[in-house]
Parts: sequence; C-alpha cells; structure tokens
Amino acid sequence: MNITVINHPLVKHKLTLMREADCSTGKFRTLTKELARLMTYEATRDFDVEEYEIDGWCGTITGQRIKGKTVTVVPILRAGLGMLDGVLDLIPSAKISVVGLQRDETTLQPVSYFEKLVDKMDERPALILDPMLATGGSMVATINLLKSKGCRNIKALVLVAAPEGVKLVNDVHPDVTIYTAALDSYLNEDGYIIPGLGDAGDKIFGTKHCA
Ligand SMILES: O=P(O)(O)OC[C@H]1O[C@H](OP(=O)(O)OP(=O)(O)O)[C@H](O)[C@@H]1O
Ligand SMILES: O=c1cc[nH]c(=O)[nH]1
Ligand SMILES: [Mg+2]
Repeated sequence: MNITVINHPLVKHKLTLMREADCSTGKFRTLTKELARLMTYEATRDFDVEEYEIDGWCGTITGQRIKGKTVTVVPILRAGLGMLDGVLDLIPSAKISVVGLQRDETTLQPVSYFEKLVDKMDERPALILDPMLATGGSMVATINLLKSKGCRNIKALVLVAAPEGVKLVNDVHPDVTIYTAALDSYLNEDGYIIPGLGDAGDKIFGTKHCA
C-alpha cells in the first residue's frame, strides 16, 4: 500500500483532541492547521534540493534550495481549506490550486462545482489537502483532474483515512503517496469514517456539529 501513517507523538495527541465529541469549532480549526503543518514536514522529506552559491557573512558559501518549479497546494473545498494555512506556514511561496467537490449524500459520489488551477501543472509537484479520505471518490476525482493537466508528482495529505478510500486511491493511482495522521477502521452505512472525526467540513466552517 502506498500510504505513510505519521506516527509522531504530537500528531497522535492532536488528532485525539479533534476526536472529542465536544471539540469546539475554534479548537478543531486550530488543530487541523497544526496537524497540516506537521504533516507537511514529513510529506516534503524527499523533495529534491540543489546547491547554489550565496554571499555569507564570511564570504561565498554553498547553500541548498528546493529544486524545480514551486509546489502547488491543492485544497479540496471546503474542508481542505482548513489545512491550507498550516502548509503555507512551511511553504509560503506555494501556488494554490483550488478544487471544489461536494459529496452527494445519497450516492456518495463527488460532484464538481469549482476548479481553478495554477499554470504549469506539468512542472510542479502537487500536495492535495483534504482532512477526510472516506470512499476515496473525491481524492480520485482530484488526482484525475491534476493528471489531466500533466501533473506527475502528486501526494495526498489527509488527517484520517478509511481502508476503503486508501484501497481505491492505491488501485487507481498507485503512484500517489497518501500521508495520513491515522488509518481508521471502516466506513459506516452513511459513508462516514469510524471512528473518524465526524463531518470535518461542517466542524471547520461551523455549519453543524454532528456526524
Ligand atoms: O472520500 P469521499 O467519500 O469522497 O469523502 C471525502 C470527502 O467528503 C468530505 O467533503 P464534503 O463532500 O462533505 O464537502 P465539504 O468539505 O464541503 O463538507 C471530505 O472533506 C472529502 O472531500
Ligand atoms: O467521515 C467523513 C466522511 C466524509 N466526510 C467527512 O467530513 N467525514
Ligand atoms: Mg462535509
């Protein structure tokens, strides 16, 4: 399976706080951002670097910088927006490509309602952001879109993944690594991850406080 579960004590601690039934909107939002920041550190570990010369205080020295075209971060609306600032804390120059998808509550299929990608997608690594990987339909639709624009280096950052979603993404796009804070147990009959977080979009935006 092409998945990295980030088993860091801070990640486990913060994700558990998010699972508390009475976690407030403000706290949920803060924790989402903090986890995204920690996950970015791990997900960018294999980025290529190149050497270049800089003027240091004692003369010319050889430094290193990330090689190639600037990464594009791809939040999936709405919930993925909650992770965006955490990623930008570590990669302030990232270009932002926005994908709007709403899961149909009956069919659980993703319905597209917005799309605005940056230029030169074929030259940039992409980090897709979405707190929840449930059936995997929204993630596969997003990867399909990015690949249709020529994107070849794609990673997916999610807070919680269901085995069903991981299998779908791995089957359809085995080249895409999923980074997650937790691999949970299963999907319930309504397509919610168990134990999961409930409806992450509703919790981040304050539209509802139940699963
Ligand atoms: O893996 P899937 O089965 O596709 O489900 C996961 C998707 O569902 C949620 O979004 P939702 O459709 O609720 O939209 P929202 O972010 O606006 O709440 C979540 O944020 C993912 O995008
Ligand atoms: O558990 C789930 C599944 C899909 N979307 C969510 O926000 N939560
Ligand atoms: Mg939602």
